[in-house]
Amino acid sequence: MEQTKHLPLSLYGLEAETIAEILSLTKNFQAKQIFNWLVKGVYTFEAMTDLPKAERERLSSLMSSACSSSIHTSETDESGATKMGIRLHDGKVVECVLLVDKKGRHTACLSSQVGCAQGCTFCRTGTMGLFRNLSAEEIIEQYIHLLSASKQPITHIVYMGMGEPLANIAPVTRSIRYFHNPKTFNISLRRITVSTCGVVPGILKLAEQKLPVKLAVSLVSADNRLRDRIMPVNQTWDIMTLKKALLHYQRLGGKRFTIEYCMLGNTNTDEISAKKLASYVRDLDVIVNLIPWNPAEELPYQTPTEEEIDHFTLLLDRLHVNYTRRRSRGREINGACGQLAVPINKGLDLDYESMVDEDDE
Ligand SMILES: C[S@@+](CC[C@H](N)C(=O)[O-])C[C@H]1O[C@@H](n2cnc3c(N)ncnc32)[C@H](O)[C@@H]1O
Ligand code: SF4
Repeated sequence: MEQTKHLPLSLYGLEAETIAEILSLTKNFQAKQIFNWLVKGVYTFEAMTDLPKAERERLSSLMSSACSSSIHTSETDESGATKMGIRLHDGKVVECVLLVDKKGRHTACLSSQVGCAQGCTFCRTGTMGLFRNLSAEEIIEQYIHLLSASKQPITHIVYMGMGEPLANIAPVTRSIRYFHNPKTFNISLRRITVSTCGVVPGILKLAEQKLPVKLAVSLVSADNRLRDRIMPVNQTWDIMTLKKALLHYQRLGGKRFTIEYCMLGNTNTDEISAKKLASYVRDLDVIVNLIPWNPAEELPYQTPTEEEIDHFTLLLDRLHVNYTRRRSRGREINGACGQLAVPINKGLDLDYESMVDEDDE
């Protein structure tokens, strides 16, 4: 085998010039050819048929694949939602989901960490604890694997998989810049959503980066005492500290964002909760996204009944709250929101859902 420079685990996330240098390519246009294959989802050198055979063989002997991960499991349900378990180079598995809706939007829901340190008590991923952060390459590769299964181009990206994206902000923003790059996927920043449980320094950092992606903030309760109990992040950055950061974010970027409100049966759907929510969002330019809790049998919550949801939305109507009600997709393949936890990592079950708002373009 040829003696080489230090090779990375993945070529994803790299510019053609860097690829040329890493692979000691003598012809610069070959780096461009490799780059073009990579963004088409082709990552074995043998399949890069416009490279000379001898070069393909040389490259295969250097790196078995340009991709550090592989598809471990893949399931598709009747709605066309595909959930994949992606095996990382160290054997850990993360999940990502491709969701297809009636408007033809193909949304990739990506993970940013293996597990999550935030410990929200209603979220299955939160029960896993944090195993590790994902690199930008590992985030991009989830998209590539989903693209390989998709018959259509992917139009939207949401960072709503496993983990807290703003607790792993550098790789997350690197991956966003890659997806947005006109030479790769040219995905508009308005079609990329970063969801956070309320990591305030991350929100402020994102605001500074002038990367006008959509922000989704998982509030779940506008009551400090309840939020302290169900979302430990609130003990560090309470709802008023969070609100100040959101106002700052809004002042700098001027973008409307969403407040995610996971509806927990008999917990945050009463009149007082509605009033607190209404008062919290009054001076924010925001849409509240209502998500009925997706069940995870080991967690001590229940999905609200249809009557409970209707009653809560009626209260919000009366209080003039701007909201949408999200429909869960992907439940049949355990692909709904907050139900992700990978058995291979810790003996748990998986799950997911659609994350694109009904009113999104
Ligand atoms: C899994 S989190 C990942 C992104 C980020 N960590 C966050 O909390 O926003 C994505 C969304 O799922 C919601 N969620 C978590 N567990 C849920 C469940 N069991 N049912 C419905 N939504 C859930 C969260 O409130 C959040 O809005
Ligand atoms: S809701 Fe988000 S922040 Fe909370 S535990 Fe789940 S993944 Fe982590």
